[in-house]
Amino acid sequence: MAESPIQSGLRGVVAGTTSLSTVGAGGDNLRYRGYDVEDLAQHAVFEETAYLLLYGELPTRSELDAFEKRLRGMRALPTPLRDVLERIPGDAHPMDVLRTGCSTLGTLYPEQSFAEQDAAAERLLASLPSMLGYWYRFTRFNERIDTATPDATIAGQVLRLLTGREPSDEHRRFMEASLTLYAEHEFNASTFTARVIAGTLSDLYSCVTGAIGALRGPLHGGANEAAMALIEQFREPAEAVAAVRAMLARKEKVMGFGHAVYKHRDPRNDVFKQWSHQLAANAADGYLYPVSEAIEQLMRDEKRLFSNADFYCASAYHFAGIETPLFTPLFAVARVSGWCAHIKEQRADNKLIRPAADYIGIDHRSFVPIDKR
Ligand SMILES: CC(=O)SCCNC(=O)CCNC(=O)[C@H](O)C(C)(C)COP(=O)(O)OP(=O)(O)OC[C@H]1O[C@@H](n2cnc3c(N)ncnc32)[C@H](O)[C@@H]1OP(=O)(O)O
Ligand SMILES: O=C([O-])CC(=O)C(=O)O
Repeated sequence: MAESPIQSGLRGVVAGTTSLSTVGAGGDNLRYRGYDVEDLAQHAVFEETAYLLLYGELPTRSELDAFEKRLRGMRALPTPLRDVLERIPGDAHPMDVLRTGCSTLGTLYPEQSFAEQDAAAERLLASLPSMLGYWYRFTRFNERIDTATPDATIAGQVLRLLTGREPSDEHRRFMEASLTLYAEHEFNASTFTARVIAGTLSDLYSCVTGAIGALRGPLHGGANEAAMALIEQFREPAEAVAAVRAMLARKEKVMGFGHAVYKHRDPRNDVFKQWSHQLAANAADGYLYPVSEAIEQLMRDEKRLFSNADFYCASAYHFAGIETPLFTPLFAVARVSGWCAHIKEQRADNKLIRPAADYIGIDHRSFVPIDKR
């Protein structure tokens, strides 16, 4: 039989150009507009990365101050959006809350023309943490909180909203790093979704609403929550090894391992792993760190698979006091910067994205009237 020319899942197919990031060039690195992600995660606040992605260059001090001020000015949510959030059931998944909140925001501040795209992108960047925090505190604690917190950056704001505490410097630095690491990743599934929607010349809120839906799945952003659900079942490394070995024997996937592009290592994971190790030291269930290491080692030995960004991010978020269902929403809080930058890039040189399919169904049939079937 002739070999099919189709690349399953479009793996390795070059579907367009981008100036935003390089994933896996040279084997295993990640750069945003030429900057190594490790440098950004160590030295910059998330807003610097978001600015770099949206506007092309790292901001000067005054540009960053003005950008942060604009974002802080949009932290308070409009009343109709708060009303919608209050009506979402408390057992909804927070990704569904963000999806609904994003869509609702698009009805309140519709993007009337592409000239408004930067304003819409900044509104979304500022609003996602507030929506998540408002709904979370309303449904869990019956509180109607003021989302316009005094924190200088989104990292501090979102930590305060999700933990209900003044964030420590260590947790704040970790959150800056995690948002930076999650900000952008070329043509991943959610970004590609955003670009497909952008390609129809739809509005920015529709693009981001679709992207949130794509990120939610456990083969993409949802893997960080799935990884935590696995890790937290064990107290001892040996227990974890036995259970994961049994999963592999049943041919189950272990979330947080493998990658569609990286072949040897996900550079973000090294940074997340260091943070997980550091934060475990002060956590009541710090034993989950050696449990994670044991799973990582087993996956390397048995499957030659490495942990991706979602694996050690899971335990690091957990040690920072974040509840598991908030992990993928935090990914969205970060990735909205990359999505919006890609939407702008797609619009700047747009062509409707419409690939072809190889039809494999029945060739031709004669119509049979309903009473003769
Ligand atoms: C930030 C992010 O979104 S990173 C990705 C997060 N997603 C996950 O962690 C989900 C788990 N991982 C996976 O499903 C995959 O590794 C993907 C989707 C990320 C990458 O896909 P690909 O590299 O194309 O691998 P694909 O899914 O085709 O699997 C290839 C083989 O490796 C196996 N494999 C891949 N990942 C895993 C895994 N995590 N656990 C067990 N086996 C795996 C597959 O079962 C398959 O085996 P087979 O050839 O015997 O059938
Ligand atoms: O690139 C991918 O396929 C998935 C990923 O790691 C990301 O979106 O961060």
